[in-house]
Parts: sequence; structure tokens; C-alpha cells
Amino acid sequence: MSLTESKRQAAYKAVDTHLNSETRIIGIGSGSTIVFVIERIVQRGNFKKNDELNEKNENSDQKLEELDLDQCVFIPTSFQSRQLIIHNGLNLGEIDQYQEIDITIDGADEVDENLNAIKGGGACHLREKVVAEISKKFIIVADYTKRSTVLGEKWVKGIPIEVIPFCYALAYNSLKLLGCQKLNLRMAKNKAGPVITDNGNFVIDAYFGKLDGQQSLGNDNFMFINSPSEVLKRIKLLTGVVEVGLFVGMAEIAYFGEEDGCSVGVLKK
Ligand SMILES: O=C[C@H](O)[C@H](O)[C@H](O)COP(=O)(O)O
Repeated sequence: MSLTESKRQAAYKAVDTHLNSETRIIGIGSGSTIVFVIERIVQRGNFKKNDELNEKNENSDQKLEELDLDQCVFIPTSFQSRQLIIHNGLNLGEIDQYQEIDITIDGADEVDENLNAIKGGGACHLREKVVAEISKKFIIVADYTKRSTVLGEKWVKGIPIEVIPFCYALAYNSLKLLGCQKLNLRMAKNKAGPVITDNGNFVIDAYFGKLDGQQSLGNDNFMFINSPSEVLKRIKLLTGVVEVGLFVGMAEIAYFGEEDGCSVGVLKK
């Protein structure tokens, strides 16, 4: 079964388990898995009209309720998720309108056994972190390739770090001094020059291994982050750094679509 199906299964499970008729303010993460979160939300909004969904539900243990989408507001974390919300006719809200969000569902590039995550493979981690931070519940959805024991096992491109453009050379040097083994200023495709985030900044992918005292196991393609909170703190203190794609202790639960494309694994705190 394809990775796409496993992403869909994880997304559907999260929406079916955590969204009910009481849910009002919903944070929408970014990336390819989030597309299926929106797909399921729209299906749930048309529940009574959706014969297939009703039929499936009669045979399932999970009691699905129709979502009153007119009463819900969706908070995007990127240009991409904003477009998804608008194109699906959902109510769009802005991050600064709310002090609290009922629930946010988001993808991840890697999730460890403590539910710490690397995010920002799509350069959206600043807004994603703001939304996650004010959410009562932060839920991760991903395919099975994203689950690991220690961060760095699976996502080998480095930790995404958003930096102010004119500070990038300084941040670059500071990251090297911090022990960073390899650094890349993320470059755009089909445009000469660097990726520019939704906030007008650059992204450096920083690749550790020794920062928290660990060796890189003799393989330059790997980094292991045994103390993500320490790594996060040290990078965050560097001048010019806006946000780090390490989400430590934020997620309550993670759903992973399994390899068979039908079942879903769950990691809980
Ligand atoms: O910046 C992008 C986000 O952090 C995404 O949530 C993350 O890259 C996972 O994306 P996908 O669902 O495409 O694997």
C-alpha cells in the first residue's frame, strides 16, 4: 500500500477520534498529510449526505458525529493550509484572533518515542509552533516512515532553523561554533536563491550529532538528538534565529498510518 494511503489513514483516524460537534477552533498544520485532514473534515461536515460514510460508520465501533462546519473556524499555519481552508469553503481565522485553539492537527518529519518531533521540512515550523503552543490539544499525523526511537534516526536532512535573512551568515557561524557538523542554507527549486518562508525569512538545515555529546556513529548521514530540549534551547538563543523545527513535549498523541495502508499505530504520552 502506498505512503499516501498511510497518511490518509492517520489523518482520518485523528479527525474521527478528536473532532466532535463541540469542536469550534481548529488549527490546521501544513504538508502533504494535512490535505487528508481537511478531506476528512469536509466529509464529516457533509455526514448526513454522505451515504458511504454513514454506512461505514454503522459497522464501526467509533461513533461519528456530523461537524457543523459553519460554526467552526480554521486557523492556518502556512500559505498552503490557508489555501486548503479557503478552497474547501471553510471559515478562515487568523492566529492572532484567538488566545486558545481547541485542537490542532499537524504532520511531522519525524516523531520520537516521547512524541518530540522534527518539523519544518516544508519551512512552516514558525507558524506551526505558534498554533501548537496555544492549542489545548496538539495531535500529530504521519506515515509509518516518520516514527523513530530517537530524533535524527529518520530525518537526516538536519534540523530546520528559520533565520532573519540579514543574520544568516552570523547564524551559520554560530551554529558551527555550537558543534554543528553540516549546514545548508535551504535553496529554492525553480527559483535562483534561497527558500523564503511565509514570514520572509531563510531556512538553515543544521545537522548535529555531537551537540548533545553523542557521536554521529561514524556515518555522516545520521544525527541523533538524545536531548532535544537542550538542543532546542541552545539554538534558540543564537542571534538571528527566529524558530527551530524541534517540537519538544508539545504533542499529546501521534497517529501513524501503517505500512498496510489500513491500520493506524498510536503513540501516546
Ligand atoms: O514545514 C512543514 C511541516 O512541518 C510539515 O508538517 C512536515 O514537513 C510534514 O509534512 P508531510 O505531511 O508532507 O510529511
